[in-house]
Amino acid sequence: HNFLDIVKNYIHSPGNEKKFTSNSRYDFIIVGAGSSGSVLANRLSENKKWRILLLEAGYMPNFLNRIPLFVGYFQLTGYNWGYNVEPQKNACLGMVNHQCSWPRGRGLGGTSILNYMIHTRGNKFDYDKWTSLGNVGWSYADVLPYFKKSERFNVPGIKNSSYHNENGYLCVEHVPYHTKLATTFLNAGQELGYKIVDYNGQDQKGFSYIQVNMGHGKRCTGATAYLEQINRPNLEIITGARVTKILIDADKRAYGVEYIKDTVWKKVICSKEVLLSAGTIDSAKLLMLSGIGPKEHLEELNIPVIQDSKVGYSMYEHVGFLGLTFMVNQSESLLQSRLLFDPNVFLEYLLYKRGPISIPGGAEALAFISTKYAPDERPDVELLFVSGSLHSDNGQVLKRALRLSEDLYDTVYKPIEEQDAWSIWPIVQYPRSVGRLMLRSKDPFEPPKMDPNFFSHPADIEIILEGIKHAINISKTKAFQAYGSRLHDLKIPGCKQFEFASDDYWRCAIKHLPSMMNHEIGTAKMGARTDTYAVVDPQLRVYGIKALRVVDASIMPTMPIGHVNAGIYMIGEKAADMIKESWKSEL
Ligand SMILES: Cc1cc2nc3c(=O)[nH]c(=O)nc-3n(C[C@H](O)[C@H](O)[C@H](O)COP(=O)(O)OP(=O)(O)OC[C@H]3O[C@@H](n4cnc5c(N)ncnc54)[C@H](O)[C@@H]3O)c2cc1C
Repeated sequence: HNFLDIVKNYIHSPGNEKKFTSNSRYDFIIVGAGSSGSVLANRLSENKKWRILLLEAGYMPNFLNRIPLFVGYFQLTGYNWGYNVEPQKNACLGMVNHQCSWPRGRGLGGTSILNYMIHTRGNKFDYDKWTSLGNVGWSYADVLPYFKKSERFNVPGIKNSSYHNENGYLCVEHVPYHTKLATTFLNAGQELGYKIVDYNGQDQKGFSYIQVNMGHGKRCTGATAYLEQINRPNLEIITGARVTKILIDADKRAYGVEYIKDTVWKKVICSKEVLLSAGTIDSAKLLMLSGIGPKEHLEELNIPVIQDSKVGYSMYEHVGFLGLTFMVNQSESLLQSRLLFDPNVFLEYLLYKRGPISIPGGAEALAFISTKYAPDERPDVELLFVSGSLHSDNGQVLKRALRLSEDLYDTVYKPIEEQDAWSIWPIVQYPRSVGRLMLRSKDPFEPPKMDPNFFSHPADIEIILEGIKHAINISKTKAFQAYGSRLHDLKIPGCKQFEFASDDYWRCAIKHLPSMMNHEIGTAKMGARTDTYAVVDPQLRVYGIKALRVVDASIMPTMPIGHVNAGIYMIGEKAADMIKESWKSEL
């Protein structure tokens, strides 16, 4: 044992008798200062009479976190919980041990400190569907005011639209710099007959530069937006505080939580509600550790069952394909070595917060399109445009963050290091494969078991395959041919038996190199009382338990189209209003 092991054992040893200290009273306790928890803490502390406690396991990230180009690096630090999915049968075959990583942010701001900042609200039919499933109050007309309330919108040309607002906390802007390749992507879209759209406005379908959570070239997180800008004596934030259990009394009422900070165990009590915002993985885990979950599963682990509930079921993720690389004959893509050795690039960012360093890890533009499989008018594929590829950092960050196997990287990507290329990630928008999250043991320090069952439904692969075909058509436009765009055709090891670019080759390639979008949702699904899989009601109250709500991505009953974070801020804003309404006699 080295010293760290000893410290770890001391903290984590389940045999250690817990000696609890301190015990102040709050009105509300919020667990997790991520995208949703930050909103809740801000909005609830607007009421000066309430005392709010926000507990966060991680710490405040340093200033480097705000530099968009470095987004990938933070996944390799302690600001990531470092989760991996269970070994997959049909996916992640090109990753070490067939396990894709599932990064989650640990720190003030939560996963919004690791994410690519892409701000998309989803399609209006997504929310109308939530209502039709029995979630009264969640139609598009109901949620639009909260999307607007959250944002400080500053995109020239779309600013005065009735879909946007300039006075919220969360910055929404365009990246202040675009490569010529990103502009070419938009031109290619128009050449193919698509419109350039504000995908957060009237029409989602079409092409656009990404709208991002960035203010003047710097990342905005849940914490920088909602916590840093306020200073209220009635809001207490404790970092480095890891919650291990929700305290629930004999009347099935949540009255506090148990947490550990600096090896000291604490219990803290509140008079009104416990609000879980620990994210799709950790909120579900905390519910189960506290006795709320599937009866047999909890009994197997000797956890006393307080409420039998389908926690951990209905877990969905957006998956796409990482391996579509197009080589170009001009020096226009983002190559890490070129950027790192160009002092002008640094100076431009330092002085003006502009230039290539303001691009979030190469993601620049996107398109929402419908393939022949789309069952309704919602787009069923997103094409995410990246002005680089998996080799553009010479294997230093992405390869490790994504757990790419040495064999795959060395065969397909090493030979093109230092060469210019762009890529498109085609992403299936309403995935059919459904996963499940379970506890591995009753030890709160052990990561849960996450099996997303990727591609267990064959439609997901077929839709991505259609997306690949659309992406290849884009590369053949006049706009992209001006750069001599050409598909990189080194075969993925494991797919060598198939003819390159045949449908079967792509099916095999998708299974080897899926892109995780890290949009996992649904483990504490919201639904009507008649929905046996629902964990929370449309007011986000946990069925069967009093004074406990879940307010984060885990309550989403179906996947919104695009990226999920804008929807999570919306959930935080809406939940805060619902909570204020519940306690309005006190306001
Ligand atoms: C690499 C990556 C890229 C992404 N890119 C995008 C993107 O471009 N656009 C987009 O819309 N979405 C993106 N996402 C997803 C999006 O950022 C997340 O879905 C969103 O931030 C989740 O918000 P949340 O409030 O549900 O949870 P989180 O933000 O994860 O917050 C949970 C918080 O709870 C804390 N916590 C957990 N357990 C405990 C405990 N036991 N005790 C105390 N605190 C605890 C965590 O440390 C964390 O701070 C990306 C995600 C990743 C990982």
